[in-house]
Amino acid sequence: MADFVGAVDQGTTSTRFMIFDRSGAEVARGQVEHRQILPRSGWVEHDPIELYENTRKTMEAALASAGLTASDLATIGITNQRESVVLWERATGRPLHNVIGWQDTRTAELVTSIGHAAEIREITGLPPATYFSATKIRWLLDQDPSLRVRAARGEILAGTVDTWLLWNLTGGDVFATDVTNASRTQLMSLETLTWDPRLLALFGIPAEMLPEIRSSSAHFGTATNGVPIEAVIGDQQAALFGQTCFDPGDAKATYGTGNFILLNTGGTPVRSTHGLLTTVAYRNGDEPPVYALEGSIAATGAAIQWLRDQAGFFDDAAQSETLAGSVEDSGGVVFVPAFSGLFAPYWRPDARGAILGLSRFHTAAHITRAALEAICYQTRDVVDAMALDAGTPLSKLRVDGGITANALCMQLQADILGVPVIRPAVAETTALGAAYAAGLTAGFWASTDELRANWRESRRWQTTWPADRRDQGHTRWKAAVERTFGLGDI
Ligand SMILES: Nc1ncnc2c1ncn2[C@@H]1O[C@H](COP(=O)(O)OP(=O)(O)O)[C@@H](O)[C@H]1O
Ligand SMILES: O=P(O)(O)OC[C@H](O)CO
Repeated sequence: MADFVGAVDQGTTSTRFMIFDRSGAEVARGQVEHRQILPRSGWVEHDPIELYENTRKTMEAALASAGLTASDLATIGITNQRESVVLWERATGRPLHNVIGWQDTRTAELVTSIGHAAEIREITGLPPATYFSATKIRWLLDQDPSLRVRAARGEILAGTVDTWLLWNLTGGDVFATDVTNASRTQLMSLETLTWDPRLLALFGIPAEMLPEIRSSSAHFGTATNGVPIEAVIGDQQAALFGQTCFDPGDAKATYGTGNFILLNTGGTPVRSTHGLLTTVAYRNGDEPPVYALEGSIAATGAAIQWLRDQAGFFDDAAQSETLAGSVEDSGGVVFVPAFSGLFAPYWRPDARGAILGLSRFHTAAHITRAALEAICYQTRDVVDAMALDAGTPLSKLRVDGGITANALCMQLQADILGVPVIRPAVAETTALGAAYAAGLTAGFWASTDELRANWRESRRWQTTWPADRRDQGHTRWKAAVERTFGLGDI
């Protein structure tokens, strides 16, 4: 068997291809950012062709940088930004529209008019929100009445980004998704793990346009370069897998464009009463599915990106650390980056971003520090909700993702949470999780126990703030959050 496993990680801001060895260590990577297409306030799109081309390019770049060829890969897994939707023609493979991204809020009115909140939540574990795929597909179908007719004939296909990449990587051979991605469409029943006819009728989406749902670790087909594709798993679930959170009670937080905190709840879907989502964590082959509670935060790194691209405070996200570190604190400034409304635990589509508490004294450094604090306070909101749902507080938090390179932010996180924050040796746990899931199918790794043995701690941040400072900061944060409600135009 070949010595390496590859993973496509198609994220919100960039696409990576990563190659790992048997110990789970990174051997090579290719990475490229793609365009954020922002045609109107609240709309977020990506070019599907660009995403596929970047997938191929980064795969070739990673293989070349390691002096390897496709035949050195035993298998590959695909992991992806979830919920975002593509429609394309079966006959030509031509996309009909840009990808509508998970952060896109254009369907706010549709969400309200469709209603049936309790039923949707009961079947899917998700509250009605613009975040999920169902209303995005509905919106696309509503643009042209002939599309629904063609979709019902199976001529127009709808998929999340995994399905789009799988279709293209296999030369149009495989039209499938996995349970984790399907669980974020708001069209799949959490219990039966199939498309739910009541929801399809409610959202007006023909079943004929949707892919087959498979386990996350499963045979998905063969890429045109000859490598088997043996896992498809949504990026946040992949990070849980890569962090080897295989036992109920294990949790991780991934820091990227948004933050996503997942808690493994074992074989039973646990219903949240504190604003969290119930979702499928993963399913290995024919084993029963494993479920998770999830706190999804729409904008964390997005605030750093906004300071970089829109406000022009710095040229590179990493410089946020030096700038924020040049002041002792935020000087009372609070930045609530509610660009797409607020997700967990608030679910307020009517919220919009605000920077509060400014005087002439404040500088770019204070605002940047407030942006880092916002990442940490939003995470605390979710961790608090999780403790209430699970009945026990977390004793530590395993972290990963782009922002964990920012040591100041991770120190603030330990201070604001009051528990240690621990980063593993491989911070790219999303790609690693997809590689692990594929490697299990291929028999490259024998069991989840073998994967667990690969996990290594690289750095730990301990709390330095006294509890009253932490709580006062959090109270001020929550007061600022309330001020952002109703600022959106819906
Ligand atoms: N050193 C850093 N400090 C603060 N934010 C960062 C840093 N590096 C990256 N980011 C932010 O993290 C996000 C990218 O992280 P990544 O894990 O690649 O995200 P995604 O998977 O969402 O594309 C961007 O929003 C960027 O602004
Ligand atoms: O691509 P990321 O890392 O920003 O993750 C996006 C999430 O999957 C959205 O639910």
